Amino acid sequence: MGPSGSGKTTLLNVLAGQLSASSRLKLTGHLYVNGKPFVSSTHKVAYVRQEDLFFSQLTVRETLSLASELQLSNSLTHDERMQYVDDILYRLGLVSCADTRVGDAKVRGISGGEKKRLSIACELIASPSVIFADEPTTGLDAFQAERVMETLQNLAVDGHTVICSIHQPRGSIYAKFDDLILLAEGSLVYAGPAGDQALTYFTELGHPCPQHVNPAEFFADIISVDYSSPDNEAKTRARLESLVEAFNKKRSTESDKVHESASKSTQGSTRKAVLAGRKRIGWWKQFRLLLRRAWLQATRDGPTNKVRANMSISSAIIFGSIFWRMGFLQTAIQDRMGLLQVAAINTAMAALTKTVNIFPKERQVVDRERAKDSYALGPYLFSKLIAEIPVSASFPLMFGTILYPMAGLNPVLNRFFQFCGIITVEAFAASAMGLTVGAIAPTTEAAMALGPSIMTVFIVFGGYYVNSENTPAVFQWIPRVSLIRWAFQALCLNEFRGLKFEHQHTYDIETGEQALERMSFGKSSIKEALLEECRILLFWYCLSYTLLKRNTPRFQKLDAPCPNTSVKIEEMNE
Ligand SMILES: Nc1ncnc2c1ncn2[C@@H]1O[C@H](COP(=O)(O)OP(=O)(O)OP(=O)(O)O)[C@@H](O)[C@H]1O
Repeated sequence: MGPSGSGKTTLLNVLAGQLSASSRLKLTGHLYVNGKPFVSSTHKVAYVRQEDLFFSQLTVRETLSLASELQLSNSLTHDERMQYVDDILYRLGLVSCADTRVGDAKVRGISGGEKKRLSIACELIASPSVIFADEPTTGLDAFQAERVMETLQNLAVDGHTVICSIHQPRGSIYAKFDDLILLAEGSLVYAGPAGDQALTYFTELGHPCPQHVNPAEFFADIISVDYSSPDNEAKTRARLESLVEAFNKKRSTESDKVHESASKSTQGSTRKAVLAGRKRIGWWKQFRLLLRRAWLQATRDGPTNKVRANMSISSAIIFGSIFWRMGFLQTAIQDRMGLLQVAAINTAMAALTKTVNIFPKERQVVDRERAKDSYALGPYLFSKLIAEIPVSASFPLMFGTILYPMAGLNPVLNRFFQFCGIITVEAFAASAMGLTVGAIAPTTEAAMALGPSIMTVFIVFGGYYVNSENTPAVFQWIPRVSLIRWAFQALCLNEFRGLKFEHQHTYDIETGEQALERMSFGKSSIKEALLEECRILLFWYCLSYTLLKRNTPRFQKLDAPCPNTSVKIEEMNE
């Protein structure tokens, strides 16, 4: 327990081995469990983080079932696994919402407290001996907070060791703790039994807790620094320093005794170990499970799909009305090219914004799961690609089906199908680019700023505004990698080949081939342009894979300390 910024999360991260690795960081110390050195293969550790992150379209039961399939040993049968999931649902009081979707900001799902208990349930699947929970009550109302803490207390009674950080709990929650560590500005103020013994300790130091005051509030008051005035700051800081000093003195005299009693308290757990040697399941099974999840997530996301469908239909109607039934006059040549460019831009932008809007959030969940070694990156990306094909293809198809007849594009049926095929491949390429942006950008906001900026460059070199033959040598690589350019080129070839235009002057364009010649597209073919588009798609996918692989969450190693030091974190100057 301690005020905000006192180092609670950092301490939990260190103890749980979850401190993000950095070359500027050096972590030294010894980690003991019941007086014996911590061995990761013997002691299973779970970590419930502050933010609850899930796939929003899955129900509580589906979320837990998937976690159990990915994490439980292969020796369990399907029925045993489901029984185990039911057991956890029951223990965590999630039975009533088992078939409710988790939900998100767009669609209301389970409550905040239920989300927190689901986070705990997901961690409990692996049957950990130690459960760390970082501020599990933050953001919850009093009732929900009480229920979450009750759940954690039951787990402790069940034989799990629960270590949890908390800001300033109400009295009934404080009463649930057996032991207490008080932290202030990264220093220990107290570590020992909670309850009366903690109060007695502070009374002996001249800080008695007034009657009828919540001990947690009392502790928060005496260990906080008051910055309201220089005088108050000096006074409260001096008090804190004297408390830290007093505890250091007590600790140095008692450290041997504590160590001894910790060794004695090593008891057999009442909990049945469900995991008999955890081994990651095979590639195909991971793929199958993740494919199902990706499919459910993509198809059930009604609000997003509705918005995308509305956008596709309305933009097709708007462009179709602007370019209504283009004829075969000379002026219609420019109109056709303009429309094809607009169609290429619109398709790419719709696919890109959808991906960059969703992927950074999804990446956080995936990073956590990968940190637990639940699955490999390959099956995840591949399953995502396959599951999203039908949903993602339907929007460019909607767009094309409405726009094509409205605008009076090339009236050969085969050309219509090719038009839809080209914009669908382009949408996938833009989506793959969105994955790369989402893999680089730390937040959705950053991805939303970065993605369209890169796309703007590809639009400028998209074949319509700058003729590829007039492109300065230094920029000539850009049209070659622009997904807009290849889509536009393929669309133009599909549209203009075989068309005849009305002409009056000798300098007028008579055939579609002549129009293509002016765009410098005359010598190429649709096949070649589509092949280039597929290469770009593959490039963005491979780049996303490489970036995600490189950014695999890594945690700081705990090194042996120099003699006479406890756990210590040093931020090294560059
Ligand atoms: N022992 C320490 N000594 C010095 N600095 C520390 C120590 N522990 C943590 N810090 C630094 O203090 C800052 C706050 O730490 P942390 O986020 O762990 O606090 P917190 O108590 O969890 O805060 P909150 O309640 O707001 O989540 C971080 O920048 C962290 O690097």
